[in-house]
Amino acid sequence: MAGRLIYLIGPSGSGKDSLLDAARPRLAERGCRVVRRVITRSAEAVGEAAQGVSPEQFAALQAEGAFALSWQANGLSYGIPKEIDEWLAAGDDVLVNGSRAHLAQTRARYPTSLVLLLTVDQAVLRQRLIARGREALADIEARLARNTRFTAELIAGHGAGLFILDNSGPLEQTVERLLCCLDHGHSACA
Ligand SMILES: Nc1ncnc2c1ncn2[C@@H]1O[C@H](COP(=O)(O)OP(=O)(O)O)[C@@H](O)[C@H]1O
Ligand SMILES: O=P(O)(O)OC[C@H]1O[C@H](OP(=O)(O)OP(=O)(O)O)[C@H](O)[C@@H]1O
Repeated sequence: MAGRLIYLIGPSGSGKDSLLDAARPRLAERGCRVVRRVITRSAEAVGEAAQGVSPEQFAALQAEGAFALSWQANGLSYGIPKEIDEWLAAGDDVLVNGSRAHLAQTRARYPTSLVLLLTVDQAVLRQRLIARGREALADIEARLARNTRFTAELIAGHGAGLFILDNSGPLEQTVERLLCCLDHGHSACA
């Protein structure tokens, strides 16, 4: 049986990378693979979660069909390696750190995907982005503005089949809810 594509989305700073890092061993125990993304971000700013490439390298990979999904956001290009199709065909679940703006295209290609929206209270989000210290303040403001536009639209437009995971509290609690959702379905894990 084919595996499930699990598409984790949420605002910049909502905790997608932290959640995936914290849940990684327990996801592996369940046979769920976490995709390593290809990103045009400098190698120092990516780690286990991503491979950094130059814009030219990204364009070459895209031209040779290396990506199952790809998008641009926040001045960066992101690619999801096409190996995920082999993993899914082999029956493995595959978890992707995705883009809200690319949700419709992802659903078109993977109609049975499970979509998880990570949310955080906006004031908490601002504090976390500032504390993370990865972007300049102007970039943080741009990300917060992008978030305000998106979240309401998303919930209105994709309510059914969009599972909300709130990460305003402790990360461990969100990890437990994520695993509960995968094991038992969202309604069992409020
Ligand atoms: N539940 C949480 N409680 C406190 N801080 C958190 C929590 N989740 C994430 N963070 C912190 O918030 C910042 C943004 O998280 P990150 O995982 O980089 O988000 P994203 O990948 O969605 O942009 C990081 O500094 C991270 O340590
Ligand atoms: O359409 P959006 O939902 O806004 O998403 C745009 C991109 O931003 C996030 O990536 P990235 O890891 O670069 O940013 P983050 O670490 O700040 O979340 C997310 O994973 C997408 O790749």
